[in-house]
Amino acid sequence: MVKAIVAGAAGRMGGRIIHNIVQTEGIELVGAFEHPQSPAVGKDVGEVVGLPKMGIVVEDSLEKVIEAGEVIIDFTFHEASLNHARINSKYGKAMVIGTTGFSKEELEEIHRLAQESFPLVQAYNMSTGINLLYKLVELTAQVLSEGFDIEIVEAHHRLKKDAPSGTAIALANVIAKVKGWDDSRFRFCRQGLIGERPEEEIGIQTIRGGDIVGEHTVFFAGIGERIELTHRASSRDTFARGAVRAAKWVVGQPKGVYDMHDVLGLK
Ligand SMILES: NC(=O)C1=CN([C@@H]2O[C@H](COP(=O)(O)OP(=O)(O)OC[C@H]3O[C@@H](n4cnc5c(N)ncnc54)[C@H](OP(=O)(O)O)[C@@H]3O)[C@@H](O)[C@H]2O)C=CC1
Ligand SMILES: O=C(O)C1=N[C@H](C(=O)O)C[C@H](O)C1
Repeated sequence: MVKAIVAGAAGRMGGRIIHNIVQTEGIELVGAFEHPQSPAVGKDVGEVVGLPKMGIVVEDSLEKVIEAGEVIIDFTFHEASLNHARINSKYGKAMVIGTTGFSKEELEEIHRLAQESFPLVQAYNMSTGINLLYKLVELTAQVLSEGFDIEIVEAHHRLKKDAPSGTAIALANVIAKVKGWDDSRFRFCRQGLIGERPEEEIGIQTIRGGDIVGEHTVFFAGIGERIELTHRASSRDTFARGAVRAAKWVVGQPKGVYDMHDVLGLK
């Protein structure tokens, strides 16, 4: 039985991940925590996430729960996840990080810590559908190698803190790799007298509103035709299922950085 700790237990994803752990064989919740100012601290985690009492209190730091667990599942905030990875580098527990919004430097530090000290699954989107979309986008970029302008549009709920989504950046990275480009080709918004569109750029546009769970479309726009590849998540449970699957998979792996393609056997 894999022993899991959930960071950000009172959050939108934390709650769905705990529900999913309860419903999944071979994994159990042994600890949950929030930041010290959270009103969830000190409460039974079951009550916090809308389940019967579980006899596990939401603690106010990773240090208070880390000894009991084998894997930490972290969907919190960029600075928090980096701090949790730093703490965990002294313990060597497995980690699953779904948080987005990292700077390049933050992500590099997390990956370095994992390579030195613990196995990590880090992915900006843990749904099966998006991980298949990465493959479809890669293939489409290879086939439509000339004469097609590539634009990514993402839409999320009004409470999302970072933009563009981590998934949109990951999609852009897939395309850039096929093209041999770097992220200087990413064009995040357009306004004013911008002139004609250069061929060698990837547009990335953001929509925020209401309760949209998460939608991504990649446009390949040519002359006389266009392809649109779209993924729509209608429930956070799709991400939570992926995170729990990753947690069960990563325990016992050698230290290092893995992604959902490793977990799903898509490599
Ligand atoms: N990889 C994937 O598949 C997915 C990734 N995400 C990403 O996951 C992250 C969380 O999303 P979501 O659940 O919607 O956001 P929420 O804000 O609902 O949840 C984050 C939780 O973490 C808490 N938190 C903040 N700092 C700390 C800390 N230092 N220690 C412990 N807990 C902390 C927050 O508390 P408080 O609210 O009080 O600040 C909150 O309860 C985002 O970066 C999002 O983009 C989301 C969905 C899928
Ligand atoms: O914040 C969210 O909600 C989501 N964030 C992820 C991202 O930034 O890519 C994944 C998902 O689309 C939901």
